[in-house]
Amino acid sequence: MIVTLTPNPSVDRAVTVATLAHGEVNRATHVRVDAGGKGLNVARAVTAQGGSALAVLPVGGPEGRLLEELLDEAAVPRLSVPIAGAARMNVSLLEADGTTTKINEPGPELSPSEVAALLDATSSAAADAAWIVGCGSLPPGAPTDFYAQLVAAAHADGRRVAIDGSGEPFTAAVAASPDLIKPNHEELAELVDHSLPTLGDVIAAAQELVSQGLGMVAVSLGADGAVLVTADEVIHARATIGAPVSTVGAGDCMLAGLLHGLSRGVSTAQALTEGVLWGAAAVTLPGSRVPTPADLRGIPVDLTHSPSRAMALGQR
Ligand SMILES: Nc1ncnc2c1ncn2[C@@H]1O[C@H](COP(=O)(O)OP(=O)(O)OP(=O)(O)O)[C@@H](O)[C@H]1O
Ligand SMILES: O=P(O)(O)OC[C@@]1(O)O[C@H](CO)[C@@H](O)[C@@H]1O
Repeated sequence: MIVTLTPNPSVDRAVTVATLAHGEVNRATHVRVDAGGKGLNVARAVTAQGGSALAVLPVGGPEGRLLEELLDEAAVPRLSVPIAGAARMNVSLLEADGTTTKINEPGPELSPSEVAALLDATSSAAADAAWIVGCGSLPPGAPTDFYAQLVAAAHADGRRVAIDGSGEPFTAAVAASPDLIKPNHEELAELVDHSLPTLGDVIAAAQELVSQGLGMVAVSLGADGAVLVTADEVIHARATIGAPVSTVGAGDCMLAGLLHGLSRGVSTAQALTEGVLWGAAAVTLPGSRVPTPADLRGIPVDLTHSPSRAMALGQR
């Protein structure tokens, strides 16, 4: 089982317009609402593929009740931690040419006791977990070392833990040596504090982090796929799809596929293939929709243990 902790979940409202006209009244052609926030997306993706996941989340206000309803509809098992504030609602504006504009709210203020209750709930939910994964931004009130605390607690219980975050909380979590991190290109550059124009630069940065005590670094690279670096392996995989529909949550689906594979004990190469496939399939779907097995069919994935380090990123 994969236990996900989403300290700042959101109701994701995806609104499609032909072309966004700034400062004007735009008429939507389609609207979609999903339970969102990175950890909830991981749990939804694992569930949609027939895997076992449990989502731990803070729940408060009308948006919190809607989140629970959406998770129930998606048949995602959950452990809700009641909070006084109301969950946030994040809006994605999707244009016909595939451009996505997101507006993310900061989220509700958590009290120290609500923060402690979230971490406790995760520990108690994780008794049978193959992986615990903490994902996404922290809401106001959560301390910067929130994910570092999650890593320490998971390791004290003998559990493997993955983190996907950004900014200072991610840097603090990385210093606590999780078993896996899943930065995207930009987040990795932020972690090592320099730009990474080529695949070789990304691999070197990931290797630097592994040498500091991280188990695995999986870097998602958008249309350039993903690279997985461990102490012994460097693997690059990428999938080819037609025109992107919505990139929202693709990184979460990539992480979900990777962890789903690793939790079943397949090779790292097979797990990365699964991650890249789930991520690419997510891009072909509207809003934050997660792929089902049928959505994965017919998407080719190329994998290599000898990636072309000179490859310039962001050119596809
Ligand atoms: N245009 C694309 N073509 C093929 N695969 C794609 C494309 N865009 C994304 N992917 C797949 O989705 C994965 C995640 O994409 P990306 O690196 O953009 O994640 P992210 O920035 O973490 O996204 P988010 O934060 O929105 O979840 C990639 O590793 C790749 O497998
Ligand atoms: O504000 P955060 O926590 O960084 O990101 C939240 C979010 O943008 O991430 C998911 C996509 O990865 C969405 O479901 C959600 O709206």
